Amino acid sequence: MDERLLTGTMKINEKNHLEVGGIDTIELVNKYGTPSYVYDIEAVKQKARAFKAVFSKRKVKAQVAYASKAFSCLAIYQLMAKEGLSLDVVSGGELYTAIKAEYPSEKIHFHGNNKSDDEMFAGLDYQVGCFVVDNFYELDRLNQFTSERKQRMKILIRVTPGVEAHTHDYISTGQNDSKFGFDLENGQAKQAAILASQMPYIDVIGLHSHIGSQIFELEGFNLAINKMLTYSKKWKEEFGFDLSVLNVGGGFGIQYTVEDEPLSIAEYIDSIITEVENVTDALGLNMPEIWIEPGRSLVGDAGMTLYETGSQKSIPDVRHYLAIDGGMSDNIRPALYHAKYTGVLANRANDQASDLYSIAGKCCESGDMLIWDLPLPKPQKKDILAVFSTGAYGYAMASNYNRIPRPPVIFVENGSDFLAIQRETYNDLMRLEHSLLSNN
Ligand SMILES: Cc1ncc(COP(=O)(O)O)c(C=O)c1O
Ligand SMILES: N[C@H](CCC[C@H](N)C(=O)O)C(=O)O
Repeated sequence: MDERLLTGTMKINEKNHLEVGGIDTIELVNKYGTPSYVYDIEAVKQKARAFKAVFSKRKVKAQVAYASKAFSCLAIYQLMAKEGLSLDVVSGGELYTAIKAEYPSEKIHFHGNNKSDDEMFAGLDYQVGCFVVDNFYELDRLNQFTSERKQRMKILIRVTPGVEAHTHDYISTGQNDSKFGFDLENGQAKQAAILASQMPYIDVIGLHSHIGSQIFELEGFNLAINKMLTYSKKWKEEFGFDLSVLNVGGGFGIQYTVEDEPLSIAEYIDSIITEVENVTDALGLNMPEIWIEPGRSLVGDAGMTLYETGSQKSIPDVRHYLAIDGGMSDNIRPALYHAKYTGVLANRANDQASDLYSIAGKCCESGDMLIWDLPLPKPQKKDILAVFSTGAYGYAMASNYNRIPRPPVIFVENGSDFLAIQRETYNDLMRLEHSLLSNN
């Protein structure tokens, strides 16, 4: 197999099996079954530390917040808390999970473009570190609720900086025509900043932008930084706006296939720091704290999915289909974004490929194809296919389409495995249902 796909602690062992976290993936399959998500915890920790290390080396005050929409559960929150990261939550559910995980409340940043009253109350009750305010409706209610409670709350104003990241349309958020945030160019962001500065219990600490996801270029971040700092300078002169925090969001790209060539964590962050330093210098502004929100780049390539292979269909002169025991229910990304993945037979990792196989999911949907034209050795009965880089937006976006229970999530590290989330059962699927038959 292509060695470039062996990231983190992955290796091929003497049995020709794929190993991760010091454990043979075939042993994991024997213990937990398939499909299963497996996370290389050492790799996650190294990434968390790599982000923090750049800021400390450059002596820049910072917060690295895990964008937990990428993969949210108690254990990953507890791991991130232990690594000293902050946490970005976007819903009552993510906040509730964070509370149950005993995440330090002041490190939680509460996002969301349509927070309900109850969600806002939960954020206020738990005294989260800040609200990232997205729109006037939220700002107005936050003013009302904080005033009624006489409770102070810090906010960042989320702006759309008018920057289009070179990524899939559905994962591009910083352009002007976006459902997120206040527009900088048409004056709405300024209006929000003025209004918020007059609210008695609201402390505006800075600006936030997130330009998109799976970004490989630095240009978009630089443009967003420039815009936000330039407007901050104008607002400072016009109405005394004080920018202590500049949050540039997440979006740092990762390797899904060998065609992806992301920058290193250090390259992304070094460039962001340099741009903020240069522009603040040029504008005569104080250096703000820099906050970032990586999701995918913390957990994406640290995760893989193990499937068992099943039926095959060969159409002469067209293609071979090889089906696995999961699909779009555990990984919607190929169907939703045409996302590309790659994989290897974990039980015969270094066997020579003999042909191309297109990996079909088991859902009742023609679009349920995980990988097109994957070079593989001739599949045998019940081979194990490992699909790489499924750690972000895999479990998080999983569904029960076709009543397929969600797979378990297993953390592996230093030869030990830990069941972070157990496999759903058919009964779990019916837990919230009521039967029409009285004796049922
Ligand atoms: C506001 C915000 N911050 C951070 C992220 C994380 O993005 P990524 O996982 O690409 O780092 C997202 C997108 O998911 C987002 O919308
Ligand atoms: N919230 C992110 C996109 C998440 C994309 C994610 N769902 C994926 O699977 O790539 C954004 O607005 O940039």
